[in-house]
Amino acid sequence: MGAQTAKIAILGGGAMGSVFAGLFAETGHEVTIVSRAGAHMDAIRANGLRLDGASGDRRVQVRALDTPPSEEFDLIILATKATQVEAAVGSLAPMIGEATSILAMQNGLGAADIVAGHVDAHRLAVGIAAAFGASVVSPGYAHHTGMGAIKIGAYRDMADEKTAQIADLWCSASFKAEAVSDILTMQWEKLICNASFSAPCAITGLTVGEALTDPALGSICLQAGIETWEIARACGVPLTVTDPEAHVHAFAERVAAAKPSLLQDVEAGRPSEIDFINGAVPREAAKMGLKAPVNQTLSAIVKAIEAKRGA
Ligand SMILES: NC(=O)C1=CN([C@@H]2O[C@H](COP(=O)(O)OP(=O)(O)OC[C@H]3O[C@@H](n4cnc5c(N)ncnc54)[C@H](OP(=O)(O)O)[C@@H]3O)[C@@H](O)[C@H]2O)C=CC1
Ligand SMILES: CC(C)(CO)C(=O)C(=O)O
Repeated sequence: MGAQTAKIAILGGGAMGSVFAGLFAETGHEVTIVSRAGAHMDAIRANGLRLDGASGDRRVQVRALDTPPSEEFDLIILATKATQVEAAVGSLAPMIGEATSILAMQNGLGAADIVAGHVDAHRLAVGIAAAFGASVVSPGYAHHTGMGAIKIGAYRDMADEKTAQIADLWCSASFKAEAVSDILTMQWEKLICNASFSAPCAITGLTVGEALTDPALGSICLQAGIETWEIARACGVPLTVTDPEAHVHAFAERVAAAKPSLLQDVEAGRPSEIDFINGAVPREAAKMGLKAPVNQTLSAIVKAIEAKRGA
């Protein structure tokens, strides 16, 4: 994979996929978005992709396809929701060659395990994007409020040299990317933040900042994060976070105005990632014979809201 001009496919051209496509294309990489047919893809084909926000404002020409092409890529970035990964990876085979790497960029826990059921572990990496606050504003136009760190690590068997090459590729496109040796730690440390806000905001309609400063709800947000931290420790995850409350506060300060994507999904009547975020905590706890009542309760409420709305 040459960092100069890599051939990159982005599977899932929504909020994050558009941010990735915009910056990689602006740098001169050969970018193809493969997504479901819709107005956003039509607009990109007609007028290019406009991306603005924390990284600047530009319009780039990007190849946009509704179905996977039969050609090999250096890197395939999976940018669908975790709930959509199973269907999306089923279509990957024609795009995978001997040297292809696949990077799963979903929040929460469990999406990469689904991908691993379909592709060789030596080509699979996991990526974590922090504090992007990305959204598709209108067809052909995506925005992101922040641009935090991107951590990239082997799912299991990918060589360190390969994860370093992938991180270099992201850095070439102005992302603050870094290859890490323990991606599981990073996943849990991001999950502590997402679990604190995803369900509480989805239930109430509040932004991250509003939820944390609400006198009663703020304490529930923190309890969800602290419980996630406790379960990670019980599972033997070598966390670097020693003060989960401070960790959650620091995250909330950076994305105070953001509506978590789980709230956006609930509002739009789309299936949410609740099973991969708050729902993942009691699931992991059960493996250790433990319970996670705060996250279990929050998850059950979100699922009941979704069921009522027919998501
Ligand atoms: N948005 C953000 O700020 C952040 C998001 N994340 C995480 O990144 C991941 C992606 O989130 P986000 O970009 O917001 O999600 P979006 O819903 O905006 O984008 C997902 C895209 O994938 C498309 N898609 C669905 N199924 C398929 C398929 N089978 N093949 C190809 N494309 C498909 C969707 O199409 P359709 O619209 O038709 O469903 C949609 O365009 C999530 O795990 C999220 O939690 C992480 C950090 C920040
Ligand atoms: C802001 C938020 C909560 C959006 O889902 C997020 O996960 C991120 O950008 O890191």
